[in-house]
Amino acid sequence: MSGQVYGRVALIGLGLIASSMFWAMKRAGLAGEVTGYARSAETRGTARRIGLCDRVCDSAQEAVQGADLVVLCVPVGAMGPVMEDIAPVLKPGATVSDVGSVKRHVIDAVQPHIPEGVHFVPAHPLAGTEHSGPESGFAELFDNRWSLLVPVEGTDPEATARLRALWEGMGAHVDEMDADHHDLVLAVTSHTPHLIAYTMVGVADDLRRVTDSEVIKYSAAGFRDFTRIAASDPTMWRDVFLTNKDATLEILGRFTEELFALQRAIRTGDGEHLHDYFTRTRAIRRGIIEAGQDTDAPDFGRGQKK
Ligand SMILES: NC(=O)c1ccc[n+]([C@@H]2O[C@H](COP(=O)([O-])OP(=O)(O)OC[C@H]3O[C@@H](n4cnc5c(N)ncnc54)[C@H](O)[C@@H]3O)[C@@H](O)[C@H]2O)c1
Ligand SMILES: O=C(O)C(=O)C[C@]1(C(=O)O)C=C[C@@H](O)C=C1
Repeated sequence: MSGQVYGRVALIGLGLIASSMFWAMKRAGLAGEVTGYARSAETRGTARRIGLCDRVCDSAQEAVQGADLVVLCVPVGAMGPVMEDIAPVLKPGATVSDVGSVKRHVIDAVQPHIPEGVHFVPAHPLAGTEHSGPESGFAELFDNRWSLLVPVEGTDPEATARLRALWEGMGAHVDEMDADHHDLVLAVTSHTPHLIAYTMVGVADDLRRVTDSEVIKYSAAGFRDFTRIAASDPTMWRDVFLTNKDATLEILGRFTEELFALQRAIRTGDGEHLHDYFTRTRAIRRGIIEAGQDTDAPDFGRGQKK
């Protein structure tokens, strides 16, 4: 419904986010032609079979030739090498963007390879699922979710405005944020929670006697949410923690302090501390719901509508 924003868009890395972008762009007619490239022949084959991208190319350089917008949709650790590979063939005046979950590292790894006359506007859609790969995407993923733009110093405002129009056309609300602030906020709201979920499921797995039977049988609510999060792509999350190290360690430090305080309250029978704490956290959940970020717990993060 939105009308064309870019003539040609190239998606590098054809997983959950790229495939959702493709279907969302098609839904609103936001791009004339979308080309795509993925590293493995198997993924490229799947993409061709399901009609993901108007044209699937056998190299990243071929995919980006003539593109007005190139979006790097690979794991954070692969952004720099991919950018280095495509830099020589980018069209003058083109915009390069990305969807990485960490911003400072991506900027440091990508920006040095951006050629003169090419714009760079990093971005991060705050939407996802535990699924990955070319068949996991869906057009509604970004509906009513935030997409954060993280323009670097000196970025052409027109290039930023055009990318904003694309994300809005794909259904997202758009805000701009500084890279370091982004990484700290996401360490609190996304990265550390994932690490905690991975840990909780790992602990349950260590107690084999339990996981073999009861945990699966009785995992109705809380633990099931943890297992969904802990099923997220290992490569993606390895890269997130390796590249957002300082912020994650800072938040983990605070987390363990609070955990020890709760542990002490349980040991000493300090019910007042526990009750006060849980009352405060309950209010946060209600605030999220009132802000329109409501969620069905088992599917948190999937195409929510206001
Ligand atoms: N999954 C989420 O919830 C989510 C949400 C927002 C942003 N992100 C970010 O989006 C990016 C992509 O995540 P995704 O969930 O779509 O992952 P995904 O695993 O579904 O897809 C990643 C794709 O990149 C390809 N790839 C990996 N290394 C490559 C390389 N060197 N060259 C070319 N292709 C390569 C993989 O084969 C795969 O096709 C990541 O940077 C991630 O941090 C993910
Ligand atoms: O719902 C999920 O599966 C997600 O974890 C999505 C989620 C998140 O933490 O909210 C994960 C990583 C991203 O960079 C953005 C979104």
